Amino acid sequence: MEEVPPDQATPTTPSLEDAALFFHQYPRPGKLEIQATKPLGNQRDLALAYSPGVAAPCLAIEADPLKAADYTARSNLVAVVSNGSAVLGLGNIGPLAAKPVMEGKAVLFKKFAAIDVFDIEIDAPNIDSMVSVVSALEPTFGGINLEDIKAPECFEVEAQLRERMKIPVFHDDQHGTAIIVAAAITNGLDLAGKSLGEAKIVTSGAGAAALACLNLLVSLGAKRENIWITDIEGVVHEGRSELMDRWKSVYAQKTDKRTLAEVIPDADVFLGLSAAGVLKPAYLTEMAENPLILALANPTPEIMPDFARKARPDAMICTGRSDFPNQVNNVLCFPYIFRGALDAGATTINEEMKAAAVRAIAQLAREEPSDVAARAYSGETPTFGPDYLIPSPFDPRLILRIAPAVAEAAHASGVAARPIEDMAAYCDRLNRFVFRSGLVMKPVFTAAQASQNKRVVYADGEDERVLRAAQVVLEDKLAEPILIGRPEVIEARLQRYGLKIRPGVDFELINPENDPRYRDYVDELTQKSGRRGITTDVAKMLVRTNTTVIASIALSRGEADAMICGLEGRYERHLRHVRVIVGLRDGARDLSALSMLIAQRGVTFFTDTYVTVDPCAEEIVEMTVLAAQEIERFGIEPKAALLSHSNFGSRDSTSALKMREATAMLHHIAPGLQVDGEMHSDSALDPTLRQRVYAHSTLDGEANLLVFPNLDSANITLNAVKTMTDGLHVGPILLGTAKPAHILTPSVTSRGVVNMTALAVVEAAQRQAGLPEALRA
Ligand SMILES: NC(=O)C1=CN([C@@H]2O[C@H](COP(=O)(O)OP(=O)(O)OC[C@H]3O[C@@H](n4cnc5c(N)ncnc54)[C@H](OP(=O)(O)O)[C@@H]3O)[C@@H](O)[C@H]2O)C=CC1
Ligand SMILES: CC(=O)C(=O)O
Ligand SMILES: [Mg+2]
Repeated sequence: MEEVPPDQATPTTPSLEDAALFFHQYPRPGKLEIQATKPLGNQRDLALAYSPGVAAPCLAIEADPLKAADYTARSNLVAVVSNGSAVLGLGNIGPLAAKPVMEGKAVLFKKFAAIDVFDIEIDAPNIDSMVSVVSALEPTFGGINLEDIKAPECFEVEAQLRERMKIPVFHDDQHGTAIIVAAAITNGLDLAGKSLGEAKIVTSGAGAAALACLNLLVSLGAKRENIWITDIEGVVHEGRSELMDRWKSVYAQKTDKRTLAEVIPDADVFLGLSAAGVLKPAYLTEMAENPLILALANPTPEIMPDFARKARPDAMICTGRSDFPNQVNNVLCFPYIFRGALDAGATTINEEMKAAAVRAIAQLAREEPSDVAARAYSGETPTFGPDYLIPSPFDPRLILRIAPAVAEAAHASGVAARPIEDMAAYCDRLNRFVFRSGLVMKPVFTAAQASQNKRVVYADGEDERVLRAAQVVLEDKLAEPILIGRPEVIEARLQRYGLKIRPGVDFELINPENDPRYRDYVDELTQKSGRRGITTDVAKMLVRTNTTVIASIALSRGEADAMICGLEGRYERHLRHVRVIVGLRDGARDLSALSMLIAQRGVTFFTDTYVTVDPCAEEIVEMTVLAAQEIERFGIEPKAALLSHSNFGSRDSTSALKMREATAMLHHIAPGLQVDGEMHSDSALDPTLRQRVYAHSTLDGEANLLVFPNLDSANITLNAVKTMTDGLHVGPILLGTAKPAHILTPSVTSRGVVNMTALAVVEAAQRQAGLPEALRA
């Protein structure tokens, strides 16, 4: 059962730890659940899904085990297995405490590659018990991802399981890490003009991850004599007997040097896969020119990037974390290598498949940004260089490059039980998944961070949700917040919620009761609202009391780049002020609202969900064009369906004719836009059904922009679908304003405020950079 958070104010201190505990606990404990993929709506469904019908697939599989891929979820099901003996850099914290990490890996598999996972934490402290438990799981799974098992036991466990099992067994900390490290080192050395064969590589750590990385690097050309490894006992050298094993001994050097400090001089690469803070800034000064520093211990690296940068400005620095550039983390690999392996029915993940993954990742970082990525990143797409040696984990192209390369390598090396016959169709399927994955906000956040301190004014500066959002906005460097509110109220609430941001230091404040710009604001308002019944007295009162008015004036005067309001009160009232003060975009007939809904099924946009009660055909055209342009900001190609109770001419009511007329106008004025109508909403979302009803539709695939004939249908559908699917609403995004101004709704959460801030910032940056406005309707 879901538990309701104690109140929306929790947690009371904003440390990352508290936020993480809150995140894991609410709205229900943990990070995943199991969903049925077949309806069990009636007696017949039950008879098919369970007894007696279920006997049919059982017998078919008994006769031909390969049929398990057709009749069960096995071929897309991976076990993430750990005994908790080396959990991140936290050490041997045991299987139960490891569960949050394994649940985390499970959701990454699902989110990034649509792979289902059971996380399996086992109380199996030795090699034999691990091998016997895991090997017994073969009937359930299409693959085994071993996780956070300490060295040297992990080597033996993996070797024995690979021997015994006919499905891929992959120790992520070894091979996932090795693949991504090899890609980063390939690119880093290339940028530094060095070769792998000559590079001196020094590690901190001689465990699962470090040794696997070195083995892969050697297979790619690194020389064993150039490799120096250190661990908790110091340098691994010939004759050492403490904490040695046969895997480590391979790299033992004949030397009298005993510490990391002694072996690091002249190193081209430092590879840290050990523990926090092991690499001291002083050690870096003696490294070779343009050194490559991979400080990959999690959650705290061997050296924090700012210290490393200070000690060696010429260094290329990577960590395992998402809050710094160059995130070298196995998350860039494991979802996609399994995707390719499962899709090809691979019986193992072999060296050829790993090498294919290394090449695909290294190559992707060097690729020209795609049109889609460039649009999504607001023209700020990162390009190959010291701060971009490898792609970001959110790069949608990772799955498109790695999975097919791995599947092809599986086929070429003879381990694919179900080789992919039509690679183009396979890539197409992966492509569709990418755009349904719900990761749509990520490029918007990246673009906002690259947008150079845009100022966002919040009308509801005293609201707890805005205060919490402001803290995140500042921490994530999304924007410079300006809060409207009384200083003493804001100070008191910041303290009460344990937020550490301070007015005047971290953000600007506009005090409605006492601001030096008061007179200017009153003048501005009377000017803007001339002949609309706002007298000077009313203007004075509004500038003292109505924070949406103040935010609109600040935006209109250029003191902010975007505004957010509407957390309290009626939408219509806020809209009136925004319409008058901020005004319409050049050539726009009116405003409209676009809502994005992120649900399990994917991302869908709805318009007009909040503004015009009964738009005419021209207004429908305008809102469709503006919405399509907004959707492109997410790197998504808009596909618009104009909805009606009429399906391609089946009725001739006034509203059906309106949508038909609007469709015809859109075909004329926006020939490049994928749009069709008028149609039922199921025809819009189900291309097969549409094809059956009307074979000549100009819309390909599933519509992602639903344009409604009136406000009732749009708003009612949005709220019903949101509630029925547990969807996340981003918006409403106000379209057609002269400057970015968004009116949220009282139900918005603080996360919603952050989302809308990022969107507003990107919109402001694109407008200021003169990127094309929407087509004029
Ligand atoms: N960024 C990424 O993608 C990944 C990062 N990692 C990180 O790498 C680290 C190691 O993981 P893994 O290889 O799986 O674990 P293991 O337990 O197998 O290996 C840990 C290694 O680090 C050494 N070590 C521990 N503390 C120190 C220290 N203070 N100084 C020097 N060496 C030390 C250990 O030495 P000894 O054996 O002598 O105790 C051992 O060689 C973890 O922090 C983990 O989070 C791991 C996988 C992927
Ligand atoms: C990333 C990972 O797998 C680890 O740190 O253990
Ligand atoms: Mg791990």
